[in-house]
Amino acid sequence: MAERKVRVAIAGVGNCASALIQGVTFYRDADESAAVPGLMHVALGGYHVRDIEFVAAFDVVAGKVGKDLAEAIAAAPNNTCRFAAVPATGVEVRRGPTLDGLGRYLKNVVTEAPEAVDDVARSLRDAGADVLVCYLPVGSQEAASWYAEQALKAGCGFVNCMPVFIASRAEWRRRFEERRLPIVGDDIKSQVGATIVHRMLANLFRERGVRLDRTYQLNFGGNTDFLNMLERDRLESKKISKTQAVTSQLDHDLPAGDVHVGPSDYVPWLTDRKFCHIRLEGTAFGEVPLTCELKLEVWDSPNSAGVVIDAVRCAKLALDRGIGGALYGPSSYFMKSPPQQFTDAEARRRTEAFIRGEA
Ligand SMILES: O=P(O)(O)OC[C@H]1O[C@@H](O)[C@H](O)[C@@H](O)[C@@H]1O
Repeated sequence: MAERKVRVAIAGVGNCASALIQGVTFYRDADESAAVPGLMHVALGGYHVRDIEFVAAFDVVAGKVGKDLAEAIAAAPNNTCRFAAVPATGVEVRRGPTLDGLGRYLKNVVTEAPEAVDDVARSLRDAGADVLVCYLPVGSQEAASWYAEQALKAGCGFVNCMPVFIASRAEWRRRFEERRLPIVGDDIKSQVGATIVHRMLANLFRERGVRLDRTYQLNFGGNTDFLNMLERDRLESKKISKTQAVTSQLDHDLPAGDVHVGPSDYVPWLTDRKFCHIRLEGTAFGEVPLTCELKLEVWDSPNSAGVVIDAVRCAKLALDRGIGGALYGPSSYFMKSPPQQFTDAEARRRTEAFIRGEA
């Protein structure tokens, strides 16, 4: 049988890309017959983790552009943990256009690469990329849309890990559908991260008859995501995405003033760790009050890579099957702002059905 590979291109070689690329090395020999910590699927639709290959990468930062991808993932300001020694990939990071990709705070900590901007669509085609993963910083509305256009031009699928609404917009979905190219988006939902935990608890309240009256989710961390988000103007779509991910699980409206979900501060010494505080206040039996409060501590980027490793394989399965447009099941399971929201249990059921080829 011919070798089956998932040829992945990366836009934005930050911590999230680092964790994903390290993960493919780390899980290379993972045993398909066992439950492996950190993975939801060792093999997915016939693709093992080791079948993921990185074939192209784009960034704007000096120290990353022009370097082998294996070296670029360790360059500043990346600061996630190192859990695998990635051998040279033979893929040189190319210069993407900056557009609105660098906010005020990021500009203070990076220097833009002097190289000329690459013909990205052409590089994607030449590399034979199956899927382009969009890992741009929050607030890069123009740049994310530009990369989605390049995927369409080059004829590859698109996995949108950041909160710019592409898969969740009918017009974009139609364009990917017409080109018979899959899109999974928008805004990655981590493996056991702030969003899925908050959604699960909101669901639990609803299913058990406790009315959720007020809730918050406060997040802070020390990676460039949190640094970038100090610029409140870049946050609008992120806040919408994170809030809807939670309120979509309720069967009643919460007044805007009673729900607060968002990034809250930047604490440099946390590096790529993210701390999340969630509080839910509800009305229980006898109309007595009920309160739930929790703290979650994660390494942010590995937590999201554990989901992207499945999202790219689902996109590849769709390509194999000639399916274009948004993948509704996988998008709802893997992303905070999919075209259609379900409970996470239902999203998982739909994703597994998709993988089996039933949807
Ligand atoms: O933990 P959550 O709420 O699922 O969010 C996860 C992800 O959200 C994305 O928007 C961030 O850029 C990622 O760094 C992060 O891992």
